[in-house]
Amino acid sequence: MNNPPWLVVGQGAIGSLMAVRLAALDVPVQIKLRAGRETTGELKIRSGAERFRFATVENLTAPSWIFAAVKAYQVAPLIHELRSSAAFQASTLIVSYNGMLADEASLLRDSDLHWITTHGAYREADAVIHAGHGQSWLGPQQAEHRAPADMVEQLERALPPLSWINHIAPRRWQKLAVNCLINPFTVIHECRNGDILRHIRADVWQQVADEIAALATQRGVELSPQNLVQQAEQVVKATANNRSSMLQDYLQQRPTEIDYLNGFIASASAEAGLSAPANQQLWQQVLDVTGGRDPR
Ligand SMILES: NC(=O)C1=CN([C@@H]2O[C@H](COP(=O)(O)OP(=O)(O)OC[C@H]3O[C@@H](n4cnc5c(N)ncnc54)[C@H](OP(=O)(O)O)[C@@H]3O)[C@@H](O)[C@H]2O)C=CC1
Ligand SMILES: CC(C)(CO)C(=O)C(=O)O
Repeated sequence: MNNPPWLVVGQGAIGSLMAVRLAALDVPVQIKLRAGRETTGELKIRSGAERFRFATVENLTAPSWIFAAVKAYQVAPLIHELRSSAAFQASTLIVSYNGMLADEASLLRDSDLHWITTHGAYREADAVIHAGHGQSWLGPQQAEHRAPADMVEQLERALPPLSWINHIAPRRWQKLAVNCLINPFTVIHECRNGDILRHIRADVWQQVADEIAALATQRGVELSPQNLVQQAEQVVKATANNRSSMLQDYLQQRPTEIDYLNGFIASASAEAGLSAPANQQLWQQVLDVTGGRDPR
């Protein structure tokens, strides 16, 4: 039986990177654009010296392998949109976003997959730039589910290395922690990743990590706060010259994902009867700097 086509959501940085890498494998890839946007039914994306043409659609009309790398605040509207299509039931969904959503358990199906990456990409005019080579992990929302073997193999060939993990939650918490420990400081001090080390106090960083680990424990995931701080320090050094995604969003006057990073930790901790003042304060400081810009 033939595999379903890939449907990549949007023409964002990570989605475009995955779209061109999959297309280079000669597998069918369509791009889902937002409904109502003027479109010729075709989208061209340049990657280095190569040019790729994609058929575009506005809705899910046939069972597909859906790859959706979107901002955290775009996940819920996207899922509601996809759910309105009968073809969604027979489709496999991969989502990728920074942070966590309070309503993930009701929003995502147990078989939906999380893709976590340390690759970096950005769009420039009609081109996608693969700015940082990293690695990725893929795993289901609920551990007992498996992904189609061909799908995992194609993703791995498209953008290696890729590791399949049944229990993706600890990996997601680690990524969440690294983003909570780095991103808000880059906005508050308006600086590149490497420069935050000149601004932050070790005890504050430790407290942010302690609060994240305490909430993770309450959710059944054991993390060492010391390791989280060490990981964040390694990432800061490895990406010293980068502008974090949150700083870029702020500079481009786009909504940030702060509500789904330190904001998530503060809110979910409060609900669980835990206190998370360090994350609460970072959340508020970023909202103060950005003017609390609402997600579109
Ligand atoms: N870029 C990077 O290097 C990395 C990004 N990440 C994370 O991955 C996620 C995606 O990042 P990135 O690719 O940079 O984000 P982008 O904003 O570049 O891409 C998201 C794309 O999805 C589109 N989109 C969202 N919802 C829909 C919808 N319902 N229908 C059609 N299109 C839709 C957006 O359209 P529109 O512009 O119209 O909103 C946009 O084109 C974020 O959470 C980010 O923090 C993680 C690691 C690295
Ligand atoms: C790891 C880090 C901080 C790299 O810039 C990142 O993921 C981001 O900017 O969102």
